[in-house]
Amino acid sequence: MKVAKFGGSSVASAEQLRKVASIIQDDKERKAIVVSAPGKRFSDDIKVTDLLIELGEAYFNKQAYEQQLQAVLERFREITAELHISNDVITEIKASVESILESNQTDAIKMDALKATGEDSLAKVLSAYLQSLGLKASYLNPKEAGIIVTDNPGNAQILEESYAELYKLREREEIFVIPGFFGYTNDGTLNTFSRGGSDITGSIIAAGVQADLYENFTDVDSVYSVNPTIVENPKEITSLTYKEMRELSYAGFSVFHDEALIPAFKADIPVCIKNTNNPNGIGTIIVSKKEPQPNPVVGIASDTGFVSIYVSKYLMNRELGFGRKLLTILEDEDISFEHTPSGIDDLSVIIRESHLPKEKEERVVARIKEVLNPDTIHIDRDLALIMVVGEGMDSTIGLADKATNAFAKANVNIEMMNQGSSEVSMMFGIKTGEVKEAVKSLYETFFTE
Ligand SMILES: Nc1ncnc2c1ncn2[C@@H]1O[C@H](COP(=O)(O)OP(=O)(O)O)[C@@H](O)[C@H]1O
Ligand SMILES: N[C@@H](CC(=O)OP(=O)(O)O)C(=O)O
Repeated sequence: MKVAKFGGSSVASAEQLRKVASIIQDDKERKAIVVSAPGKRFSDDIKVTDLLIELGEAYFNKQAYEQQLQAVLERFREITAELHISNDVITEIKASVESILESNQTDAIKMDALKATGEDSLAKVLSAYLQSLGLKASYLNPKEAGIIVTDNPGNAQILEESYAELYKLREREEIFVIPGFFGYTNDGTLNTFSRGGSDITGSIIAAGVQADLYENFTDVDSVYSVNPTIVENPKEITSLTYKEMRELSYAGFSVFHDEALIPAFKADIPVCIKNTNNPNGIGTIIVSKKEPQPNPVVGIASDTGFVSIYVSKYLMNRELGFGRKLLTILEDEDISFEHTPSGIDDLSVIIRESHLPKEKEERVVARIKEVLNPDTIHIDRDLALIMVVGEGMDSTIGLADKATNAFAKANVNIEMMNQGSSEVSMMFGIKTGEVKEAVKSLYETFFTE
């Protein structure tokens, strides 16, 4: 059995849904179908999920939300009309939105239920369309499928106990269409995964049913060695290991959610990234092992929105518990950290900017000063991370030299460098405004010279 997940761009319009149906019809092994909510049809379009979030925010701020609701309904109205299927879903969305807003749940739970309406409705629409084409297909709610998650609105995690229930889906004869992006807690409350989380649902289902393949259909022919919005026509990657893809998606390859690799990896299910608009292309395959390559670098990823807390103190290396105390302050403040590059007398903690908003900064700095009495402490905002990734990099001589030369060629100052903890990547911190130039120069160095 294959699991096929279709992303927002693949289900954005009736025209795209026709391609989806034809891909499903092309291979009878494609029985477990996971869908996102309708995404962007053109670059300035608004994703249905974003409309639903705007709707929720307007409601919570006691503002009118009619405009956002109508925009969501219009997207579905257009799709059902063009596919010549029933438009019952319009009435269902209206009723569901009203009942979510009037429920006596917390705002966070209401917001998750609103967000999930996009995926849920699209799954119903696609299954109705497949039926109209004469296929045996049905909608399957994640609760009925057995997706049980932790109680973390907007950031749920799958619970291991789900997998035994999901395995039973193998017995189903007909195609089932599951909405991606959300599951249910043990007490039956809907919680969504983080943004882009339909990829996670696909991976969970693939692991649960022990699929032969998890196909992730999107709007590009493959995973490219660098973000195609930064470098034109970059080199395609035909195969990647889970570890490489995990690092690349963590560092900005938004084509596949970084958390989505774990379930497939644990169950050893190969993942294939393919294009809905070119389904016969070979795509990119993600597996556990691959042959060593002469150029071990497979990709260069970049992401912005990081902050660094830099602390220095003479003889820090001798001060027992220094690192622990610093990280305890962050834990107390509910701040998770990404990396901690360090020297003899200094330590930086890299954090996502969203976890250390300006209003928390003063308090955190004051606490660090009080508890650790450092010689210096400063916060650098506007930090971007660049990862150069590839299995075998750790045993190849001269790669760091090549990389630093590429930064120098682009006239970009390296604020921070981290190599060693991960066997498959080198990480660099630079100023956000310099990302594009740096990535272009690294790409030229590693892929065109
Ligand atoms: N290295 C990369 N390779 C391919 N696509 C990438 C890469 N980095 C970023 N992307 C972007 O990811 C997009 C696909 O991801 P996403 O928008 O989440 O798709 P979907 O709508 O299928 O969920 C591509 O259109 C591309 O702009
Ligand atoms: N619709 C959700 C989940 C998702 O995975 O979407 P997409 O496939 O468009 O990345 C979001 O926008 O976050």
